[in-house]
Amino acid sequence: MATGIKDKVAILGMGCTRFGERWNDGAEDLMVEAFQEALQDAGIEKHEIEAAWLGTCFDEVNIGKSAIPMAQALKLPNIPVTRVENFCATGTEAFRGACYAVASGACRIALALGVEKLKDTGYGGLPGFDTAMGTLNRFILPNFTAPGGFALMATRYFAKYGISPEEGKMALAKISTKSHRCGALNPKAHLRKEISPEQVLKAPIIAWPLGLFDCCGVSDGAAAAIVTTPDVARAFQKNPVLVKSLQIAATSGEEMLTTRWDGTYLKTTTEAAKRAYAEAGIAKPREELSVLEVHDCFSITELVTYEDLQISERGRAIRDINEGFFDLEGKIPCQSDGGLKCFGHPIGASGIRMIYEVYNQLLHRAGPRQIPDPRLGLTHNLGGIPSFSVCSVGIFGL
Ligand SMILES: CC(=O)SCCNC(=O)CCNC(=O)[C@H](O)C(C)(C)COP(=O)(O)OP(=O)(O)OC[C@H]1O[C@@H](n2cnc3c(N)ncnc32)[C@H](O)[C@@H]1OP(=O)(O)O
Repeated sequence: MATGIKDKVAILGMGCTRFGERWNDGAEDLMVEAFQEALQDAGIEKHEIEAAWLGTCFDEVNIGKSAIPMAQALKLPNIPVTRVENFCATGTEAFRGACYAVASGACRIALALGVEKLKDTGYGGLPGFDTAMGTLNRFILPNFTAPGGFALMATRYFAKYGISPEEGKMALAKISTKSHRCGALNPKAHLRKEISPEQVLKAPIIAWPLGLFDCCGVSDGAAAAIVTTPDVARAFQKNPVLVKSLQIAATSGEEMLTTRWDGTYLKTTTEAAKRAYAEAGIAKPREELSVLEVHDCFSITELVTYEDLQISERGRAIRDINEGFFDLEGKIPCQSDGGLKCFGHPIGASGIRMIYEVYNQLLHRAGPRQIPDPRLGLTHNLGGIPSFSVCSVGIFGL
């Protein structure tokens, strides 16, 4: 029976660029910026890194099919470099490669870096994915848009649980308001203004019931992590952040082929979470977790994820939202850095950006966003469309 990677890998250092419209910076500039911060944070020399993973999704526009541009940009000394891509779980996938290498004993110190220059792709929610997503969207789902797909999730959720449009839209507005409040406190976020639920409700509709403020932005960014064994890490810090679990689940496709799936949950998230909790030894996530960074590409995605992660009971997430359970001062703050809502979603970077926030929270380095005494943090990514997805869950603690 597999024993998993719990407590076999520690985070030695992390870095994250400011996310936003970085028109004047190339992908290489963003990689160097995130890497330099991580290297400085780790307190090691570059030549101590023995292997590196690069996560990036739209290779055609950004940096090509290999990890060679990263090796060149960071001037890595002929070590193995590997490029990975796994939809929105791309950053986490790169991090997983580095962690598995350390956990297996194949290397002592490894680097994971995620980057995306999304603005350069011309990518946007409304016109569909046809500028960058290739054959699937151009020929098989030509009229599909991400906001449209997730809007259906919202209408199905409202219908299933008997929620009026007013009640449902107000709950979603509160999710975005909460995230914008945190993003406004974060100098690395892209969209840094506080908003009110009323502004969310009055904003232009993107795909009903989702309006402008229910959507994540479109941004450029990069984030990096240097990982090692707990023993090596303890030579640098007394209480390093340890990886408790990393799980990824890909769809079997059954949701696309059956009428039994009602669109109000994601089996890939529930499966990845189930395995992650088992690997980390978590029995009661609602009681044991201290902070969450979930894949809030749209406000409804965040709501459904509360339930898929077994934090909120099925059909009861709105009650938790109304009680402030996920607010910065709540029982389990969610998106304390502002989330995809305020960072946008430069695909390769997002997963590691989430880990960066949990890492800083656990080390009490989150400044005005710091939550008191965090013990365990969870990150979650959802790639693809609701019926065709890959989801990752990571758990981190001291
Ligand atoms: C599984 C998945 O992860 S799927 C997710 C994939 N990602 C997406 O689909 C991205 C979704 N978001 C979008 O496509 C875009 O942000 C949209 C369509 C919602 C808005 O785009 P546009 O209308 O082109 O906005 P544009 O870039 O022109 O900005 C207009 C204003 O709105 C603001 N803005 C743009 N997007 C957002 C947003 N999501 N939230 C808040 N404000 C926004 C801009 O800052 C700008 O403000 P300003 O006038 O004060 O400068």
